[in-house]
Amino acid sequence: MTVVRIENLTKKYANRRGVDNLSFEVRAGEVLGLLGPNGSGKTTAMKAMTGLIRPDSGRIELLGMDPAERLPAILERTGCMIETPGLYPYLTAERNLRLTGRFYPGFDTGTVEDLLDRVGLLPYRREKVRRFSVGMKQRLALACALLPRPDLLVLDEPTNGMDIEGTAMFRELLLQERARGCAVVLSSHLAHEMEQLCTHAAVLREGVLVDRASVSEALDRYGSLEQYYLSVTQENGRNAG
Ligand SMILES: Nc1ncnc2c1ncn2[C@@H]1O[C@H](COP(=O)(O)OP(=O)(O)OP(=O)(O)O)[C@@H](O)[C@H]1O
Repeated sequence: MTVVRIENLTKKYANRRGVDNLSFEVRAGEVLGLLGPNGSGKTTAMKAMTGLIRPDSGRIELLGMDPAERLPAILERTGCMIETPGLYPYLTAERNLRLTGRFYPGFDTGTVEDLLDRVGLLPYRREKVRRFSVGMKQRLALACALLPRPDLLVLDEPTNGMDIEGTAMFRELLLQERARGCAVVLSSHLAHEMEQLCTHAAVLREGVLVDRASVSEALDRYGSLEQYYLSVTQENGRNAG
């Protein structure tokens, strides 16, 4: 089942940067890794997908629905981590999760403790989030994203600021979500991490999708995702220059 269908998506800011004519699909159980240098349009693509910014043109279909018409129904089944986590600093970790849960119909408060445990925050559940480190906030934001038992996850550099245990925990959780059939769009600058997590990769450069491949194809041909990415971007840079 196709969960994400993006066709000719264009979003240009006033400075003419953004994304240009982007098309990709993600099916249930697939993890698409968006790779690209700083400013290549990964966050813009994710924001446009999830209704945080309005695209200029193109077609977006998520979970078989059009976000322009049915965004709330889509967000009920979607977990997002995009830029700064939207947490309440003066509330505890537990309270943050319970409040987030209210957005989801059928939310079971019994899952809060389990999620805090899965992201390694159970010992800190009664602490206020303003006292959390960057990595602890990322862990809590991940728990919020997993709360609806999502069919779609959109994760922009989710392991930023996470320690080694946190990164390993994230990998385990993401692989479990993938095995459960969740579709994932993920960005990270860590090629090794992407290699372990993604089924597919798409390379962006200056807002344009310059190449995409299944990770197994990329590994067969280039030996590593890092080498695939470097080869594709260098070749594209030569062609553009
Ligand atoms: N609100 C905005 N107003 C104007 N330009 C913007 C805005 N947000 C992003 N841009 C520009 O759009 C381009 C794409 O930015 P985007 O944040 O999508 O890149 P990215 O690939 O996510 O980068 P990074 O790897 O650094 O997170 C950049 O050139 C950026 O300067």
